[in-house]
Amino acid sequence: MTRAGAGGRAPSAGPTSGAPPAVLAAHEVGFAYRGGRPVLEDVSVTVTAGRGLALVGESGAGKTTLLRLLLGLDRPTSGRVLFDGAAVAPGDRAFRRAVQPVFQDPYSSLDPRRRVGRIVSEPLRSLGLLAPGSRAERRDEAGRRVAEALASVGLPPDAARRYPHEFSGGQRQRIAIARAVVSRPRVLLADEPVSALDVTTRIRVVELLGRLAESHGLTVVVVSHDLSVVAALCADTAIIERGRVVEQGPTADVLGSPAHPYTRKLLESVPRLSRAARLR
Ligand SMILES: Nc1ncnc2c1ncn2[C@@H]1O[C@H](COP(=O)(O)OP(=O)(O)OP(=O)(O)O)[C@@H](O)[C@H]1O
Repeated sequence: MTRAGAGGRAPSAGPTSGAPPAVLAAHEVGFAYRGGRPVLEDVSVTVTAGRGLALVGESGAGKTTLLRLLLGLDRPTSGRVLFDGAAVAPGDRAFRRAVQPVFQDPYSSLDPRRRVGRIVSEPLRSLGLLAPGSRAERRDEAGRRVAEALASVGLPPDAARRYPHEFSGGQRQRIAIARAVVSRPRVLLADEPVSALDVTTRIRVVELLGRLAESHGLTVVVVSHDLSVVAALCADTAIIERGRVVEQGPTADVLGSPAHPYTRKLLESVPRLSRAARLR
């Protein structure tokens, strides 16, 4: 993790005195898929509570892999992933509840054979979040929680009785977000959450994520090629080049006055640069 040519924009993964708490962090993480070359090397990023973190880089840079490590889906080959300052243990329920994913493609991420109510309530069941009681009581509680989650993403309660194919792409991504927030998580990890959507829908879903972050006290970690999405949702940005973080810091600084040649190259290749960089 370096900031080429200038000092002061390379926060460490560990908390420093007086700094806001790191809810999630990768600390000197390395990773290789089985039998493969290293995909991540010595990566340290910090997700600070209340600030969003964007992971930005070219295709194949390792962004999704890093997100998978932060989500606990894969374990680092070296280094550590820390949640509230402690190493993440496999199967840790508090962690799984607190850190929820939103995937890129709302067409493939929702089981087409299940009703929306079942899809959205799944984390409540798999994480054991329904209060003990009779079957009917648990079903009622799940129904209430699903309706609450659907309302929070702007969908009516009767959406619960319908199937994913009855919804548009933007509505499906709202369903995926409802599933992610039903467990009342602290962090959402979203991999290109709007790239499969048309431009107008994209803006609405980004606004929704921003509103949810504020109203639910959620911290959002986003992988996105779209720098207007990054600027809208994330106070911090980490730039990843071929498995290494080359620059990270406040989004306004990283996008507004990039210090590393790779960041500048990335920004030059993105037509939305001027708009994103103005969003300080
Ligand atoms: N399951 C896998 N098995 C082996 N190699 C993989 C696997 N998934 C990803 N890779 C490789 O790891 C590297 C990083 O991939 P990753 O998907 O993390 O990059 P990315 O920055 O998210 O790319 P994109 O923006 O295209 O999604 C690539 O070289 C990719 O081919």
